[in-house]
Amino acid sequence: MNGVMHTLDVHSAPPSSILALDHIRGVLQRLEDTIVFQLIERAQFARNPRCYLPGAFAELKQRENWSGSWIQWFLKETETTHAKLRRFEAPDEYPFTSPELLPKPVLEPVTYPKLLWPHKVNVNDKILQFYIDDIVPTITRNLGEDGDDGHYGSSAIRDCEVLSAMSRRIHFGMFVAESKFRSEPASFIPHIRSRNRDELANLITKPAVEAALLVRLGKKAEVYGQDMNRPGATDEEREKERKIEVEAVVRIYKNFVIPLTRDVEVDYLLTRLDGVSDDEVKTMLETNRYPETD
Ligand SMILES: C=C(O[C@@H]1C=C(C(=O)O)C=C[C@H]1O)C(=O)O
Repeated sequence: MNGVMHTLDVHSAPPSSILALDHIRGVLQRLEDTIVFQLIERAQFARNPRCYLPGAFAELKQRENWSGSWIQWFLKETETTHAKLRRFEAPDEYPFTSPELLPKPVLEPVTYPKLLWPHKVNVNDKILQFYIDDIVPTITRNLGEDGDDGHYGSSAIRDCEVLSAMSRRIHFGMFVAESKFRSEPASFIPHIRSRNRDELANLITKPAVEAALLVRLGKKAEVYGQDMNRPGATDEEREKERKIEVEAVVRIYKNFVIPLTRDVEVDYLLTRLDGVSDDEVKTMLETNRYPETD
């Protein structure tokens, strides 16, 4: 069964098919499933506010010389291992940890096709802050300011899963932007040159796609979030055992995931002509075609 991959099939498909907008949107749709399921997994634990406060665990300072928060330490530890496996060489993977704290891969570099233009876009700081300030309080039960369930490892593992999936989804906006740029470069070039964020945002925004996404996402949250393990339960009983609120999931996408994805698209487009020769730009302007290389 060849369901839509939720990773980039960069090793066996040419850039032109990888960057086909339908293919990219298919990956985004599959990431909806991952994100909803990972949010449900995190929601089974208490808020555990200490995990997000820098310095809240004295042991981290004493034994790890780490003065940041538990979650940032756990992200560093996790991403350290993943960096050794070349995870962050992939064009669709961006670390939360500062690159200077991450080791080099232990394996030889992977040769990826030239899909994205060189860029420095990374919005994980915004993702982490919103996750701590808004998402965790929304999806977890509050056991009071100091109340927690003590499951610091289990909840941190789920935090990492949600954050990684959300980061992949939002940074995938760069593949969307590259695809849109290649399909009509002449539309984008004047606004990239004039640094016009609003006009670039107007070009990349597709309200119908967003509206359909939110309806689809609500249905997924409705089904995935209900308690299916109560045969014979009434709808009312199932609702009492709901694992995650549908409107919470929809709101997270509507108010954060989609807007930040759009911002990432614009951030990426603003650097898209860096290093492109005047002749190449002139040709793209005249032909409105991107010089496909594969
Ligand atoms: C991702 C795209 O670009 C924009 C962002 C979207 C999103 O974050 O879901 C959806 C449509 C567009 O407004 C796209 O066109 O598919």
